[in-house]
Amino acid sequence: MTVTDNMWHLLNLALLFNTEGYLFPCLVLTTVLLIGAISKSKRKNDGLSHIPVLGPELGAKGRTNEFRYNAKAFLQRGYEEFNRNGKAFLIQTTEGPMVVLNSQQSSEVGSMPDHIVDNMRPNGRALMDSYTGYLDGDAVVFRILKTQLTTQLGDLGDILAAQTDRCLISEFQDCEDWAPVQILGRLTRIVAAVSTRVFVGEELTTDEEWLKTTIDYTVQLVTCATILKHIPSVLRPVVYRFIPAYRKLQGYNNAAIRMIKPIVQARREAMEDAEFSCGNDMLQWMLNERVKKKFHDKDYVYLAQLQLQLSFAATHTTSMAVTNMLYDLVAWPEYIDVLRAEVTEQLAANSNSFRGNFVRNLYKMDSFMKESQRHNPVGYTIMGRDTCQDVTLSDGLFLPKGTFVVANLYQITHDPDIVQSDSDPNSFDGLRYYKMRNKLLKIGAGEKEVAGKHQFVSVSNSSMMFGYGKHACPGRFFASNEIKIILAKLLVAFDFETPAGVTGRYESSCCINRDKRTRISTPSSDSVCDALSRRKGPPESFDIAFAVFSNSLTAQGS
Ligand code: HEM
Repeated sequence: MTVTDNMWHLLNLALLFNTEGYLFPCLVLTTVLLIGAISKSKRKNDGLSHIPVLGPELGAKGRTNEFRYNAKAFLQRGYEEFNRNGKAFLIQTTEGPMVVLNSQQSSEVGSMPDHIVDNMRPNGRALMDSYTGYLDGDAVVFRILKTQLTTQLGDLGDILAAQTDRCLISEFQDCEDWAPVQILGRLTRIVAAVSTRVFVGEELTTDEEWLKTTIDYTVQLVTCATILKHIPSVLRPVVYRFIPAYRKLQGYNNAAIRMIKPIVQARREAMEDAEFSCGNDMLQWMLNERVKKKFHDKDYVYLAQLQLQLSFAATHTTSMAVTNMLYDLVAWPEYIDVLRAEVTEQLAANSNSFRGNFVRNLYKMDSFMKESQRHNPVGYTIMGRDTCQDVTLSDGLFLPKGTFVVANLYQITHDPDIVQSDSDPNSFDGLRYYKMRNKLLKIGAGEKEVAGKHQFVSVSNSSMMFGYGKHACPGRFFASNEIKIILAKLLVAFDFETPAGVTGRYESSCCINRDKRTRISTPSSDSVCDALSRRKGPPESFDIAFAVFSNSLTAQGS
């Protein structure tokens, strides 16, 4: 928000207070706010005058608006003018200046240790953590995600598959014959329930209140943070409590604590038994850690908050990714049979089990997923970091302490010089990464060398959809397995196409928060995000038509 915007707010406030007869306090407050706004705006631009500003002819307000309402094109212009020539550029956002880096600079920053660049503050700031209470960055959770969860994914295959079956039966029971459905909401519920199985265990997978809590928590968190950003910073400590989304957040916090408490207590009692064999879910792994460190009292409060943190990171990111993959499948239906054949073949080779190497061997699906994600990332920019000290990059770019930097993700991942594949990166080639992988194998690279390259979960300076470096998404291995199992089940059990009269690919179900400081997107709240799965067909149309393909869903086993 600019100083002029602030003044306009304050003027309105003054008039409002005046009508109530509080002119003097209002004038004092106005003066304080103006001083705060002016000094804040000056301080925030310090030390960056050596970095070129994108769109100097637009004026400060014009530039902020261009970024707010036309971000993709504006970032593309910046890429062509500066990033492609090895330079960074500056964009003014509602929350201050942001330095946009090219691929080389981003990977260098992404590899720096935490005492030099901080990834928590940008997230916390974006989500207004001091008001919303958002808890970011629990090192134990990150470690468990990277170790226990990731190493057990092969064993969890059939458990996830059975949970997916149960969800598909309940979510698509109306799809006996071709039936139009709106897919995002249903996939979000499926992802929430399947993730719940792994995050908390069986108990809450069918609990409607838990599913609503974990799904809507993210929506209200982003709504609350977005509203707060439109309120002058000095007023925020007073008004945040009156924002309806804040009250809902408090309700969800309390509900999560209430629902987790009996489960934690029952597990604690069971753990007293010497015969107790540890369950395979995040809650149990967290409890084991807490016991090791002898934490007991009110553990459930902390564990409930961690569950909300997990669902924030995992639910909508994954459900929007699967939605985009289905949008791509119906837009390029030639891939439906290719992927279905691969699933059928691999299931037959794996005795119809989803365990072990089944998921790993779905190479064509993996490639399709990565291509879909490249075209529909969680944001046009990614990897927000604050510098904690003065930093000079290897190309000489000086970033003073306190600079907010991001990677120009969409442009980097669409630059032919960086992607280096045989087909144009601006086209959709579902087998792009499959072919790149095979090419490596053909020129004699070993399986081991190829394993980490061109896969959905691989991160590199040409592939930063999950971030890069130490803080690259630790849940991506789980997300990859979960998505593959959901897609495999959908392909085997259903057929899908765009409803009659709809042409072209739906607009992305990737919600880009307008000021780009939020890497997380929110479905089902048009007031928060403006780019959410807008359909190209008539308003009453549905986004995907579904039909039962074969009767292969069984809700057996767990
Ligand atoms: C398709 C789904 C997903 C996408 C696109 C996604 C994307 C991202 C991105 C872009 C980041 C920031 C990386 C960086 O700044 O370098 C991130 C961080 C994170 N993600 Fe994911 N994510 C997904 C699924 C998940 C899942 C399923 C989980 C948990 C099981 C998870 C847990 C996390 C956590 C804990 C972080 C913070 C890591 C840190 O600060 O060190 N994500 N994710």
